[in-house]
Amino acid sequence: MTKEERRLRELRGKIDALDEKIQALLSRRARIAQEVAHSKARNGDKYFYRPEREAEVLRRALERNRGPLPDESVARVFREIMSACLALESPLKIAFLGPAGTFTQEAALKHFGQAVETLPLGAIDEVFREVESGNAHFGVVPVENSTEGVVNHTLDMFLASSLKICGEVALRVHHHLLGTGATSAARRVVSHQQSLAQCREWLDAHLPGIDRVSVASNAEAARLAAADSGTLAIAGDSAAGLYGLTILATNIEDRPDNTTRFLVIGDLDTQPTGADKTSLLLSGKNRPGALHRLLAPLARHGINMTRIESRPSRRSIWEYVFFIDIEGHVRDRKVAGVLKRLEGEAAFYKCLGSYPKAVA
Ligand SMILES: C=C(O[C@@H]1C=C(C(=O)O)C=C[C@H]1O)C(=O)O
Repeated sequence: MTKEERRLRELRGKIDALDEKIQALLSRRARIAQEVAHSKARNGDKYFYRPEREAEVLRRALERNRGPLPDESVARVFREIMSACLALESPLKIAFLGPAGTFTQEAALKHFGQAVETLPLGAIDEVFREVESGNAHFGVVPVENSTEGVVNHTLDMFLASSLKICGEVALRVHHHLLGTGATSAARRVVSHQQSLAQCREWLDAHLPGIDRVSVASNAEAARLAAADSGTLAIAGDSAAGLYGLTILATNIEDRPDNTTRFLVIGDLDTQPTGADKTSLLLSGKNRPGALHRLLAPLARHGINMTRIESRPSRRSIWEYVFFIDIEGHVRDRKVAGVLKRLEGEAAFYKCLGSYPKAVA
């Protein structure tokens, strides 16, 4: 045995010893999580799942992280530990905008971990319906992209739905050009309309003059490309794997920080964590300065508004509702006071939920 071989054996011995300890600790952790679940059951709690506690566990893990593993890897490991612990008692059923292989599925697994039952659905309103009927515990839907803006259909669903927002997921979205052959044989490139828009400049530069066709999802695009060598798809890693496609060009999104934000919807009130957001649906009274009047209490009390979108109210023409995200939780005293004023000023007011800010 050479000196290097001896060294390798020694290092592997150390890893084996550590793995044994990690595994013993994991089992101990899982048993304690089971006790927590039994205590919640005795307490009559509807869910064992606690988004605010999970956010706290992840944030602590990231605060402790001194490398060499990147934050993203540390968060993923802890996410899976919690997911497996929770599934011991009652695996969650998660509905999402499918089919399998979409970025929404990636977001759902990033948030809940792999130890869940997944229910891919064909449309955003089906996700709302399945959660409302209790057929799924929670749902995951896209709400906005950093390059292409808002997903209107998701916002419109909240007008009539009784579901609350229980969490948010931020996912870095990397698009690849996929196909079965070379790009020279391509007649058309297909993808979800948002993805085509997120790669517009790349397509102009590299595939000018080739038809761009929008389809229902990135996964559907991958399926079409797998069936026809003249069709290229723009989709992510999971769709490439699922349909056995070759990656012809990687990370073709125009902006390297391209991120999509997803919402977790369900029938659960979360507790404050100290780093929360609250989403509101409002409309002003029909008079001059209505929006200014509506938002003035936020500014006066130093509450940060992170987003505002306006959408037709769907009740009468030229009447609009505003979707507003603020920092803080409805149970924070300052926020509660300001929301009371805001509610008094609004013609229509609905709190869509307070939830922990996305972690990692
Ligand atoms: C163990 C608990 O229940 C679940 C499992 C968690 C975990 O494994 O850390 C965290 C929150 C809950 O989703 C808890 O509430 O502490």
